[in-house]
Amino acid sequence: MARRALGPATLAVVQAVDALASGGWAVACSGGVDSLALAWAAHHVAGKRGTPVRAVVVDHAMQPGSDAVAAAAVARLAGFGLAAEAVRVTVADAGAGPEASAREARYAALEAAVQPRERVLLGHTLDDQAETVLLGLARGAGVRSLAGMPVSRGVFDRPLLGLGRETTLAACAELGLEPWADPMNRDPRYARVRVREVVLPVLERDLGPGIREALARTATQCREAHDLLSELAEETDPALTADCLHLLGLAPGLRRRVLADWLAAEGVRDVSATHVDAVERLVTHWRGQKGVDVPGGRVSRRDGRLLLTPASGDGRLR
Ligand SMILES: Nc1ncnc2c1ncn2[C@@H]1O[C@H](COP(=O)(O)OP(=O)(O)OP(=O)(O)O)[C@@H](O)[C@H]1O
Repeated sequence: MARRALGPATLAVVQAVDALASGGWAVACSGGVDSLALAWAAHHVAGKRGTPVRAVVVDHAMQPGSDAVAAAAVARLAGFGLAAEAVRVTVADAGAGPEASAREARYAALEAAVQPRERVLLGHTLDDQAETVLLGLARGAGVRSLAGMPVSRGVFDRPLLGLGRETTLAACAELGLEPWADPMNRDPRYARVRVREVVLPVLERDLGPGIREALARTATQCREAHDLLSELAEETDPALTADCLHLLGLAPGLRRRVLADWLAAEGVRDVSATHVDAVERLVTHWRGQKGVDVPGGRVSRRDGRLLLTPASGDGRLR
């Protein structure tokens, strides 16, 4: 019996997945439109290739009934033959807010669930990338955040970064799949939701279509610039990364990257661009100032070198 031809949107998702190298895949699936379309396509492509594929649904256990949502996603995946398991995580709010904490717990659970030679596929789309770039732009956090999400990092791949959300939506419709609508995706308390529902439509209307693609291209270009800076920073002699005279001789962009890397290497977590700018002034505008507070400690300048003093008193950063 002849197989029914794939619809155009389904075909686009399948082609995006088919561009991935062969190997085992664990599709990270929320049951939402993007990862559901991705899961179907991964199941389809892996079936043709004869390679293993499964899905993992993370239950963040943050709302009552989250286990039922995860179970429904597992059932939806099983509905087209994809084996899936639900993994329940405990989200500890470390002060970065519930959204960031949930993301951190999710990535940790997915990394823990991955098997040798398996890749984890994530359903981020061009729209997610455009939103990430705009949010990074608004934060003023430099090329690192403008670089958006990488196509590939560690065990994770994002094969749908080149496709718009309308394609995953249309693919689900073509396939008769009913995605779960995450209420958080419509909650205007989240900046990402306001960017998606207010800012991007205004930009598209006033600057013309193609803004999402342009933002995604910006991400690619900034990633290249970010990678180049990283390479240059790594070439800096470790003995000189806190040497003010040496730092003064570097181009400003490279100097800030070397300083950010130095702070991270000293154990300072969550280094923001504002912290780096403040520390940089100890190098470029030295007037004997007292020092600069950073998370967990204080950076001061002594005998032409930067020095990090932990705030805890036990010699370690908290
Ligand atoms: N609860 C979850 N379990 C497993 N994977 C998840 C979960 N939540 C998100 N992911 C993965 O992270 C990707 C991005 O999720 P996010 O919620 O940021 O975006 P989204 O556009 O709403 O995605 P989706 O439509 O797939 O839910 C998803 O496509 C999926 O691969």
